[in-house]
Amino acid sequence: MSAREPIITGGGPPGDGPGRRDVHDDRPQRPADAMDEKLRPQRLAEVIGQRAVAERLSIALEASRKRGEPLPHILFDGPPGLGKTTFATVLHNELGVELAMTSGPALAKNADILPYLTNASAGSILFIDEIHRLPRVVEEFIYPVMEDFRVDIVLGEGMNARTVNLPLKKFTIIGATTRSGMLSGPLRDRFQLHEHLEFYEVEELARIVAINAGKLRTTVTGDAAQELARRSRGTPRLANSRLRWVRDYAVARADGHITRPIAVDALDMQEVDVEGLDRQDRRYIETLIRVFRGGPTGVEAMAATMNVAVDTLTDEVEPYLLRREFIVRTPRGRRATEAAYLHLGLEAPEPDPPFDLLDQPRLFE
Ligand SMILES: Nc1ncnc2c1ncn2[C@@H]1O[C@H](COP(=O)(O)OP(=O)(O)OP(=O)(O)O)[C@@H](O)[C@H]1O
Ligand SMILES: [Mg+2]
Repeated sequence: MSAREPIITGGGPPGDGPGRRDVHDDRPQRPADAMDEKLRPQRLAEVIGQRAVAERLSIALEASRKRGEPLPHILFDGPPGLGKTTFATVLHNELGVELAMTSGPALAKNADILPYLTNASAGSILFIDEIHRLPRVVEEFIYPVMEDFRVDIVLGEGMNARTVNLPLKKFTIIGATTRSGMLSGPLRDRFQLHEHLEFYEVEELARIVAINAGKLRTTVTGDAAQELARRSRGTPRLANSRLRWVRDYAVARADGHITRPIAVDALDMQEVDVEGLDRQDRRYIETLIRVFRGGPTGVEAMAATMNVAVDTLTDEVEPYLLRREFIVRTPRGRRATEAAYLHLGLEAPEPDPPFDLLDQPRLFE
């Protein structure tokens, strides 16, 4: 296998080796997106935005090269589509080391992860996606790996059981999670670098759109790239998928060149609004305002009413709505802000009177 070729595992049928999926895991899995691969930056210099993260990683890379040691263990967290897998791939390309990929749900027991550990070559990278879904036993099994590059294997059973220490090559574990809050303290502490990825600025997304238009062999005007960027919820993966849709629209309805009016028509047709919100985002805000009178309400009640998984709301829908301040989180639940009412063309209600006013005895009763 070439050093540059990631081993992508985790999608095979049950029982087909180390990367098999947990058969008890019936949550829908994200489809492997070939387009993600095609549009992924390969080197650190090609990564747009996330400057502070990229700078810290370049220091880690340089130190690792100079000392001839593996990278420190790195944890990436942040909402979907912001570049966690991209950064792992970039680090592997920069160092020219092997990369193995698996994910938390695919590692149901110690035996599932063991081959990854024993096969890891010196300096290589093991990428564990959705690491917050790693079962506790497997998590504890990798503590000594992350600290001392050894595994403790129990051989035999009962009275005859004995523990054997198996030394491993020195390699790097890169974890990715959309839910860093769900990670246990001991696991989090074993990552030397913690990198949080934030939503991208419009200018950054516009640059990504312009570059990826080239890779998709289409042309886009500057203001069309801006419009696409504004409507991509701060997320490169969405910018990519919206760009693909607009490209197809431009081919079908015009000469293939993406201008701003074409981008606007295509995104309107897809029901992506001027703020980049899609149907599901607007349904969330509408439910919060119409059913729960603007909140506060718990996410479980929202999920049940909308008939979607709680995780979908917390991981995919809410982070951007929070970031744009369409909703706020309070100790009593989610609440719609004035901006949310205005976005739906509704009049915002008068703010609640402060509690102490409510508690005053009424004078004229
Ligand atoms: N900093 C960046 N610069 C340029 N393009 C980027 C950047 N980050 C992400 N992208 C683009 O967005 C796509 C999705 O990114 P990526 O797969 O790394 O997201 P992720 O954080 O791993 O998401 P998930 O949580 O869903 O696994 C990439 O294929 C790439 O085209
Ligand atoms: Mg990913």
